Amino acid sequence: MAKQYDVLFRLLLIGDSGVGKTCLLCRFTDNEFHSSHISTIGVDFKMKTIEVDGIKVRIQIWDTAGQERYQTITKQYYRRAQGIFLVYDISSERSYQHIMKWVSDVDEVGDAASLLGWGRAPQRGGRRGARWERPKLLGWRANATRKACLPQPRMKTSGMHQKGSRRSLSGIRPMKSRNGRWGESKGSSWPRSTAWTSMKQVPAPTSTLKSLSRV
Ligand SMILES: Nc1nc2c(ncn2[C@@H]2O[C@H](COP(=O)(O)OP(=O)(O)OP(=O)(O)O)[C@@H](O)[C@H]2O)c(=O)[nH]1
Repeated sequence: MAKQYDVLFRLLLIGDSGVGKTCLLCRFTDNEFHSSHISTIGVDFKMKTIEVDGIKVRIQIWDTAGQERYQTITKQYYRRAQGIFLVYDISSERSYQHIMKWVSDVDEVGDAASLLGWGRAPQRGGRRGARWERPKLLGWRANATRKACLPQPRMKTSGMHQKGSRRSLSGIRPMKSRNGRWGESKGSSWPRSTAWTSMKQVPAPTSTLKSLSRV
């Protein structure tokens, strides 16, 4: 039987309830959007295999519940993830303010995976008139401060329409080209300190936290 994949990545989506984690995942894996909000219970996952330069990369994405009451369960998945997507809604100041809490939760696990900020943009108007709303974050804090405290790189995306979701989750592509190597083969997890770090360019979680607390 043909090998199903060569490399496996475990990624995690975290963020407040209702910021659109499940929708981003459905858009990425099934190209679907669900307008109803059915809160995730505990954790759920979906997989997608993509091919990069002839290498089959299986991406296993764990979607966690944003609700506080599930956090004992969801935190157990942080350590096993090689990358964590921190999702917030750019139209919700509250979800942005909670970034500090999410960063701190990841920091608690010690050998933290890379953090990537992922802002969900609200869609305005109909399908034809859809446009990206200017992030409201700009009104809340000085741009420079905002840049300093959010995990890098950041991407703006939406589960509602396709913009950004594939590009951001397939962002593992640059990791290979910058490192010139892939991780271990099928079934084994990737050491976080190798390729993933070349993509992250993020301040260590602790310093991210410090800069957040200065805001
Ligand atoms: N306008 C707009 N609405 C969205 C977008 N993504 C998700 N939504 C809506 O936001 C609501 C919540 O989306 P979910 O993906 O279920 O949110 P979640 O973060 O997974 O929530 P929990 O499972 O409770 O943690 C749903 O009603 C979605 O239809 C988006 O890009 N634009």
